[in-house]
Amino acid sequence: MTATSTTPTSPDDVLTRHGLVLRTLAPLERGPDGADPARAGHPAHVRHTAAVEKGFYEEVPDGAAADQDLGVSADDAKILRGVYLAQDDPAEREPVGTFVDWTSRLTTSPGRELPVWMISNVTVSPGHRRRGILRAMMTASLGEAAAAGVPVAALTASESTIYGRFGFGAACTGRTVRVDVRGGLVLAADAAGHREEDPGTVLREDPRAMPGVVEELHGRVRRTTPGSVHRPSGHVVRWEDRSAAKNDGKGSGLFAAVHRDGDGTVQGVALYRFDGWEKEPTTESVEAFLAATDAAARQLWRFLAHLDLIDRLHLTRCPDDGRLEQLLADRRRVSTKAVWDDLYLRILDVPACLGGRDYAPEVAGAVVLRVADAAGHAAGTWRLEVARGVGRVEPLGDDARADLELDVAHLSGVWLGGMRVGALVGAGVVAERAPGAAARLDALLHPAAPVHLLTRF
Ligand SMILES: CC(=O)SCCNC(=O)CCNC(=O)[C@H](O)C(C)(C)COP(=O)(O)OP(=O)(O)OC[C@H]1O[C@@H](n2cnc3c(N)ncnc32)[C@H](O)[C@@H]1OP(=O)(O)O
Repeated sequence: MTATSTTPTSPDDVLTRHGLVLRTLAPLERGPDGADPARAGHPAHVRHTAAVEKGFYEEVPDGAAADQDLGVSADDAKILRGVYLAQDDPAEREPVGTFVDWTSRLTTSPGRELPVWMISNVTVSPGHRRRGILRAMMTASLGEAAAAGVPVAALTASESTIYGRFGFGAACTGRTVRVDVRGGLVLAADAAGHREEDPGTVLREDPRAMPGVVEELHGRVRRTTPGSVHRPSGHVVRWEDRSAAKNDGKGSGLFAAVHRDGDGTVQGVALYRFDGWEKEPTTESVEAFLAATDAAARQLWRFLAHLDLIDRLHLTRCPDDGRLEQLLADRRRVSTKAVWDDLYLRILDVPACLGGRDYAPEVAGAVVLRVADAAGHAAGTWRLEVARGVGRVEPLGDDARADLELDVAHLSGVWLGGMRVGALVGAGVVAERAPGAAARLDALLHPAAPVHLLTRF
């Protein structure tokens, strides 16, 4: 049986009242040869994964796909938590609640990062909903994160209305776009007659034949993209088209357009897949688009825009910053099909977060924030002072006059600069006590690069 530890619960704990207990499964490790942990040796983890998949109405992985799933968990050092009926053995029965967290790294400004507590795979089985199981799991997880000194937690949400009550705020949006490429697509730079100084090359390659290449490029792009996190291991499997759940791990028809600059360095990769001849208009779905330089991005677009027989590109994760429209001579070729609240952040340590990002060297000023936090982690009155690109935070007494009063969810949302304080004041959810304070804070928090989450998790 797999070793587990039980999180102590207070007598009036909601779980106890329902005959439930929160358990943390033992961490997974790869074998000495790097092999995936075998599912036969980890029945509790396998049952936990099955409960997660069922919670999202997905197929439960079996065979090599289940082993690969355990390997991905081991690589990320994921902590699997489950709420079980008190009498149940996790090796024998699925949990009624699942929750996974692990520590990663979040880019706060180009070239700067902080540890981040990642949260994913949150499910509660239909017969046990709305009795506080999510709240119990979240409270335990965030308490551990704070105790471990991790200053911020992150998640991507299935629904917008769930996580604000736990202090999470939407920090950026993402969007799905369609690009009409019929007859080819002209870039604005080409229409204006600008020539690329170093066009490099773009070649179609097999993602399975380039291990580590996309991961390395993602690492470079991620470090310059505020709001992005260190690659979750599941993405590496997909980027290299190695998913054991598809076609027995032999590849699923993913193509890579790889841009190399004049020195032969990979500066851009687009991963794309054909949607099939039965689909009209004929479409390529671009599953990942990574460019370390503007020139690489332009070259990849030139490549994608001239794929023979293709009328449409579908991008599932496109930055919501308007740059794609600027790139094209005809901006109406882009149509946005959906915009969603993407990365959710939850500040646990206000001084570490506000001091852990860069500020534009030309802005300076101070703002006093009164932060409400039902869980207590970020509550208080804080003075943020920004000078010469550095932010310093000082705690003040409760009687100090605040310029802005806001919940930690709203501070978490605007922290990296992907959302505007002014909009929250306009919405009536943040109180501006000193005229102009929201505009001042917005100016201080303005990001050096658009806030974007490259990889959902
Ligand atoms: C990070 C991620 O993994 S996102 C994925 C989330 N999971 C899913 O969407 C899968 C399907 N849904 C579920 O499994 C469950 O309904 C969950 C996990 C969303 C909620 O679990 P529950 O145990 O029912 O939540 P719990 O009873 O602890 O509710 C806590 C609070 O959240 C609220 N809440 C719970 N679910 C929702 C919801 N879907 N929408 C809005 N509010 C919600 C409750 O009303 C409660 O509010 P309150 O404490 O302020 O009164």
